[in-house]
Amino acid sequence: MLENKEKNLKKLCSINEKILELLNKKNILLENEPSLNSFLIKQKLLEKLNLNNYKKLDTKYINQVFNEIYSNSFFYDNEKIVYLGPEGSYTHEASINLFGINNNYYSVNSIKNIFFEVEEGRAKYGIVPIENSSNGIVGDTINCFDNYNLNIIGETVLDIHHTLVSNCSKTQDIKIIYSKDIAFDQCSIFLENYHLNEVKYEYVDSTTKAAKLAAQTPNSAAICSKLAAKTHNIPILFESIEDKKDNKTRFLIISKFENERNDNTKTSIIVKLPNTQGSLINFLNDFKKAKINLNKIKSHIVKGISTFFIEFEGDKNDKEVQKIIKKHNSHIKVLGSYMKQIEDI
Ligand SMILES: O=C(O)C(=O)C[C@]1(C(=O)O)C=C[C@@H](O)C=C1
Repeated sequence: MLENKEKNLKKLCSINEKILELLNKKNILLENEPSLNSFLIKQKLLEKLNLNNYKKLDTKYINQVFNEIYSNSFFYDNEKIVYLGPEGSYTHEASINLFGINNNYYSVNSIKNIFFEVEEGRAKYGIVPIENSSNGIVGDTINCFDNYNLNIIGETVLDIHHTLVSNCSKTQDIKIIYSKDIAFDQCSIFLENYHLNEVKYEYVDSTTKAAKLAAQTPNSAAICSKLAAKTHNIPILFESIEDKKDNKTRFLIISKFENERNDNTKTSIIVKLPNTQGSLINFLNDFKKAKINLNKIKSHIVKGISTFFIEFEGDKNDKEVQKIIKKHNSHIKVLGSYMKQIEDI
C-alpha cells in the first residue's frame, strides 16, 4: 500500500516536472516568434483545446489555466492592459476572464481614459463595457469609438449581480447612494420597492469608486459588486438587487492593432446616415442582397447626430463586406472584426 503511494508520488512529481519543462519550451518558442503572441491566436488555440478536451475537464478551468499560462508572456515586452477601475470593478473581472489574474494590468477612472491610454500606446489592450442586457448600449463607449481610431479585437460577457452596501444598518438612514449611471438603471425596481429612489443619487465613474465613497461617507450607500464591497470592507445590506436575474454586460477589447482575417468572426461598425427618406432601409438592404446576416442594430445619439451601432457575421476583409464598406465609405466607421464569443446578450 505504502509502496504504491511512493510510486504514485514519483509519477506525480515527474508529471509536474514535465509541465514545467513544457512551459519553458512554450516561453522560448514565443520569445523566438513574438508574432504568435497575439490575443486572437491564443483564443483560437483555446477553442481547439476545448474541442479536444477528451477527458472533459471543465471549460472554465481550461480557460483559467491557459490564460494564466499566457499571462506571463505579456511581461517580456512590457505590454500592458488597461481597464476601468479601480480594482474590483466589473470591468476588472471581465479583464481577468480574458487575460488571467496575474497579467500586466493597470486601471484608469473613466472609459474615455481607457481609449486615451491605448491610443497613446501606454497600454496594448483596453477593456471597455459596450452593452448591458437590461439597459442597452454604453453611451460613453460609443462616443469614444466615434472620437478615437482604435480597433475591437475581442469580446467577453459577464453575469452582473449587484449588491447594496452601506455602513447604515437601516435603509431609512441612507441619504445618498453612489453608483455608475448604468448600475442605477439595472436596479430601478429594487430602489423603488425600498423607497430608495427618493434619496439623492450621486453618479460616479465606476461601481468600485462608489463603494469607496460609501465606505467613507456617513449616511450613504453604494450599488457595486460583492468584490468591491469586500475590497472596501463595507457591509452588504442586500444581494442580487438587479431587476433581471439574467443581467449581463458585454465587454470589448480595444487595441491599436487589428486581428488577422479569420473565420467565425463578427464585425462591428458605426454608421451615420444622411437624414433622407429610405437611407437606413437602403443601407440595410445591401446586407440582405449580399446575404450577410446582421446580428445587431442599435441607435445612439453622438454629438447630436443619430448614429447606428451595427454588428454582422463575417470579416471586414470578406469580398462582399468590402463592397459595402467601399459603397458607404463616407458614412461607415469600421470598429473591427473579432472572434464571436456569443450570439447576443
Ligand atoms: O462600474 C463598474 O464596475 C464597471 O465595470 C462598469 C459597468 C458599466 O459601465 O457597464 C460594467 C458592468 C455593469 O453593467 C455596471 C457597470
